[in-house]
Amino acid sequence: MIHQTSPSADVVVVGAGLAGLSCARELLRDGIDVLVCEARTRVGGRVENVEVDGEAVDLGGQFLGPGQDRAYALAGELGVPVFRMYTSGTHLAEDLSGRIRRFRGTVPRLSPVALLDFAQAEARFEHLARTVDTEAPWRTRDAERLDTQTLAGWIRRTLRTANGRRLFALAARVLWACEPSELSLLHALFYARSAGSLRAVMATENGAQQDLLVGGAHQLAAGLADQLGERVRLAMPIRRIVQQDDEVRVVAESGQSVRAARVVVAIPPTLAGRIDYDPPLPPGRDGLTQRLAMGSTIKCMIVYPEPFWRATGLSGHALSLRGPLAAVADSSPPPARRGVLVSVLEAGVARRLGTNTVSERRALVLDELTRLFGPQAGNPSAYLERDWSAEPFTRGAYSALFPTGAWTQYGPALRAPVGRIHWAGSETATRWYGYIDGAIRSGEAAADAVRADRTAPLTT
Ligand SMILES: Cc1cc2nc3c(=O)[nH]c(=O)nc-3n(C[C@H](O)[C@H](O)[C@H](O)COP(=O)(O)OP(=O)(O)OC[C@H]3O[C@@H](n4cnc5c(N)ncnc54)[C@H](O)[C@@H]3O)c2cc1C
Repeated sequence: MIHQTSPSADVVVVGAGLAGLSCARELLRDGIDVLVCEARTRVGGRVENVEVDGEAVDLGGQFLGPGQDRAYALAGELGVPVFRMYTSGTHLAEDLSGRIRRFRGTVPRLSPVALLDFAQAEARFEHLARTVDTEAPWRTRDAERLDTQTLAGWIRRTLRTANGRRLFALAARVLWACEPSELSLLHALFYARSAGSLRAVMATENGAQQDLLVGGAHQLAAGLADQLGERVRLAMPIRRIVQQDDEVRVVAESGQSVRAARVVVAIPPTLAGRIDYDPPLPPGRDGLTQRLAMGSTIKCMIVYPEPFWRATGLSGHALSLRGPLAAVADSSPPPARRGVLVSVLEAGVARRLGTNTVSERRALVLDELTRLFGPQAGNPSAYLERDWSAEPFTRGAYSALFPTGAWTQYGPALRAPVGRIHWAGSETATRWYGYIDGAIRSGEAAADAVRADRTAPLTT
């Protein structure tokens, strides 16, 4: 049922994540009448803060690093200061047998042979990544060959030692929240190249995990939403998009519809694929959204009265081959009154281990932290988690994963407008794909594309 009174806007943006909000803000700055329809009762999508004793804890995206210029610029503009993640002291590495060793730097101490193996594979990966055309990965030299193999197959063929392989696979699990077998090698290379290099995405210092936002990353979304004011409509999931000769109609679950000259769909591809389009989307676009599943992340934030690990010279950072947590880091806000450890549990791993409830997962996480950091780790003042796979308006995290064949068969449909419909979202970014920065860039790029689209005047 369509409501009798259909409001109109020049442009409707679907999704009030950082991509949709950035896009809308750019359009508004140009005097374009814009309306943002957001499914949830909050803005921000994959950035979300909750408060614990008056302090923000990030349950979604939180880190920034060098090269993420649009994210830093937005933080600066909104007056949100950044601080460096605490990395002083030694890190911990747990091997398969549960033996824990200390190390410094990005890569734990393995046998010299395994370390050399890892370093050679990393150099080989970086070399291949430099060949990727980030604007059009399907046009990369050797794209077909790179896109027909999984990252797991490449690891198996490229690394010679069992520990080197395990470490590379661990890095992949941490970076993409999936098994290396789920990922096309071309996608892994593209992802790293879109950030500059694999080193840039893995590293803390000079890498994507270098900085945090004082008061939480959600402030970026809240600040943009403030600027847009009543142009952001919450609790308005869009279910149908109807393109007609002279306008597009965006229909919400409630039946309410909005008329516009253009629509920007700024949601993850798998969710974009759930919208009902009339006329249907071209097969290439539909095929793409059928393939791009999200990673599977349960983000865990463990809050302590103080960062007790620092007193014994530990940085709070740990890697574990034994798992189930692959990596842990210190996310304590300054000044260090409170200690916060951050980790992620792959949703598939949690299920395989039979931990289906928060209290079961809490016990699992605290058990591992106690092995790593000692008995104090078993008594947090708060345990918080967000299972992003269980969020109907995200369906997983951190970002969409391209399986083999998807880039070369369906890649051109990722950003190509379909009539009056444009696409945005971190997954459409050519720099920092899957990151906060990429989301902002994608929103700004979609605003440019809408402005440049001369197929019909913007005024409805
Ligand atoms: C646990 C986790 C950790 C992360 N860590 C980092 C990090 O440290 N650093 C970093 O840079 N990035 C990180 N990321 C990734 C980063 O948060 C995302 O890439 C970015 O926020 C995506 O923004 P977006 O606007 O593209 O999409 P989203 O944030 O997903 O926004 C899409 C919006 O659309 C809404 N929506 C969905 N369907 C509909 C519909 N049908 N109708 C209307 N609205 C709809 C959603 O509710 C949502 O608000 C992390 C993400 C997660 C989840």
